[in-house]
Formats: sequence, C-alpha cells, structure tokens
Amino acid sequence: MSIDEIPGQRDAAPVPVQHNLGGPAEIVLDNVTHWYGNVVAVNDITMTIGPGVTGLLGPNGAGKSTLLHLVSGFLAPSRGTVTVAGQSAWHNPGIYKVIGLVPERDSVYAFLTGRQFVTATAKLHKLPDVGDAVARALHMVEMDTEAADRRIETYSKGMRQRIKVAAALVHEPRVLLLDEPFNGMDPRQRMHMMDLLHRLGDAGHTIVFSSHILEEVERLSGTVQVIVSGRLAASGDYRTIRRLMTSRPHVFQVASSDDRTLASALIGRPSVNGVELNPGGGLEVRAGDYGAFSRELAAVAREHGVRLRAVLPADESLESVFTYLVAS
Ligand SMILES: Nc1ncnc2c1ncn2[C@@H]1O[C@H](COP(=O)(O)OP(=O)(O)OP(=O)(O)O)[C@@H](O)[C@H]1O
Repeated sequence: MSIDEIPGQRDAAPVPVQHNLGGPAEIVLDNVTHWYGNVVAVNDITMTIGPGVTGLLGPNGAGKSTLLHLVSGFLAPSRGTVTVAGQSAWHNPGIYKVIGLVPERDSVYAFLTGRQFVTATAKLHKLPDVGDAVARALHMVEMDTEAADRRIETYSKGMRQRIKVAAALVHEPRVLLLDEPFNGMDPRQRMHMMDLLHRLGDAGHTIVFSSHILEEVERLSGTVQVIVSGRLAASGDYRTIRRLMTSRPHVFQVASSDDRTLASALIGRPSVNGVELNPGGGLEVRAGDYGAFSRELAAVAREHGVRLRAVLPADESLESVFTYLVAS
C-alpha cells in the first residue's frame, strides 16, 4: 500500500490493511551476538518480529540500540544472522528500501526546514517523484502545515521526532525501527506519536521501538521483547510480561506499632519468604507475591492488634525487575 492510504490523525477513515508486500516483513535474528571490542552488547539473541507494533524494553545499556543497528544493516553481527523480509540485513543495499530507521539522536541539520530534510532523504533514495513522496510523508506525520517550511531548530521535541519519522517513511518502508522515540516528549506529544505508530502497525507495517519505560511499552505494543545485559530476558504479550513482573519476589520495608509481634506473626505465612528486624526500627520483609503479601499483611496486623505505619516496596527499580526476569 502507499503511504497516502494511511490517514493522519485528523482523518476519521479506517486504515486499510497492507496488501502488496510480497510476503510478511518479518525480522528474524538467529543466534545473534555483537561485540564492541571486549564488550558483548548483544548476546546470542534469537527472535522473530512480525507485522504490528513490538516494544524492545530494557534498561540503559541493555543492547537495544545495537540490536536496532544490526537489523538496519549498519552493524555486522559478530555471530549469527539477521534477515529482514527474507534478505540478509548486513551489507545489503536492497534492505534500505524495506527499512526506515528513526535514530535516538537528532542527527539532523537544524538549519534545514523540515521539508528540505525530508526531501534530501527522498533524493538519497532516488525516488521517482520526490515532491509527491515528501508531501505524503509530511501528511502522514501531520507536518503538512506551515511548520514544514520552518527551520528544524524552531521545532518542539515532538515535531523534531515527527520530522525524523517522516524522513524514515518517505520511501514507504515496510519496517520502521525507532530508537527511544518518546524520549523528552511531553504527554501530549507522546500520545500523538503512539497514535501514529498504532496506525502504522494496524496497517500491516512492522514497527519496532525501543524504550526503558514500562508504561510506554504497555500502552503501545502488542508484543514485548525484554532485553537485559545483551540477552533476551523475556518475550510475549504485555500481559505475560506484566504477570512475570508482579509475581516476582518483592522486598518491603514495614514500620508498625509493634515490630516484634508483627515479625513473628508474619513468619510462616505462605506469601512471606523471610523477615528481618532492622537495627534502627522497622522490618524488612521478603515476599513471594506482591498482591498476596499486600492483602495478608493488613489481615495479620489487624489480627494481632498491630498498627501499620508505613509499607514501602524496597526494590521497585526497573533494574531489579529486569534482573529478576533474567534470572527466572
Ligand atoms: N561504539 C561502541 N563501542 C563500545 N561499546 C559500545 C558502543 N556502543 C555501545 N556500547 C556498549 O554496548 C552496550 C550496549 O549498548 P547499547 O547502546 O546498544 O544499549 P541500549 O540498550 O541502547 O542503551 P541506551 O538506551 O543507553 O543507548 C553498552 O554496554 C554500551 O556501553
């Protein structure tokens, strides 16, 4: 299908499904490893990504950018193979027709207007009708306004991201890769970008975006691939990943009117794995299941006439969630 069949947010028409793709635009990584010198950035990853929106979730330094660059054909795998729509990604100019990449950094000359930037990209792709392709791409990201003829340095963060997306889409690729596309955006800009990616995914494009923020991935992606320390830690739909995360062990700091009584009452409860009295007051409780422990704690305290003063999860950092997923 052509880009102009995908309406902008202002259009109410439904997005037609892609037809003339010549097979699904699948991304296949087979035992892929990438080293930078001694650093293993991607470690033996095997995965298949099909049409729709897929979130690549992982903390900083996990290897997400490296993985996107391997898929774009900018980096050679040290081991394994990467194919996109059945073609090898590395050293294959044919792949550039299939892929659009929106890099994390603003690698754009800010003195150009949005239209000039997208036009330059269209020319690089040697498109037969540059003006037409640029107009379609600008329409798609809703930048077919006076803003297209302003210099990029006057743009908001959201507009800069959208013009990068327009440039990445100008040659109508079937695969769109976006590295941390929501970084620095305000909530309205985020919603706008999410809507655009949703529409592209629904239209049959293969959309892969990286993020270190759970909520972004939850709201946008059908499928989530969790990358930690270069490895694929978990993969599935968001609900599966969410379940893995909430059923993991948690550590709580608990302050109460009678820590000793509470500690002895909690030991042996099914949801509790361990209890320690803190030297400075309060308890540290290791619980097997977040929901079950939260319910049980209130009941136990009531039963023993103990008043709860504070209950704080102690290990809620994203890193601890990821570490758990890797270990499980
Ligand atoms: N050009 C490079 N030379 C050496 N090491 C690198 C290079 N690029 C990345 N790395 C290292 O490879 C690992 C993975 O980095 P990568 O940028 O792919 O992760 P990321 O998940 O995208 O993180 P971020 O969101 O912080 O960019 C990190 O340890 C990083 O320091």
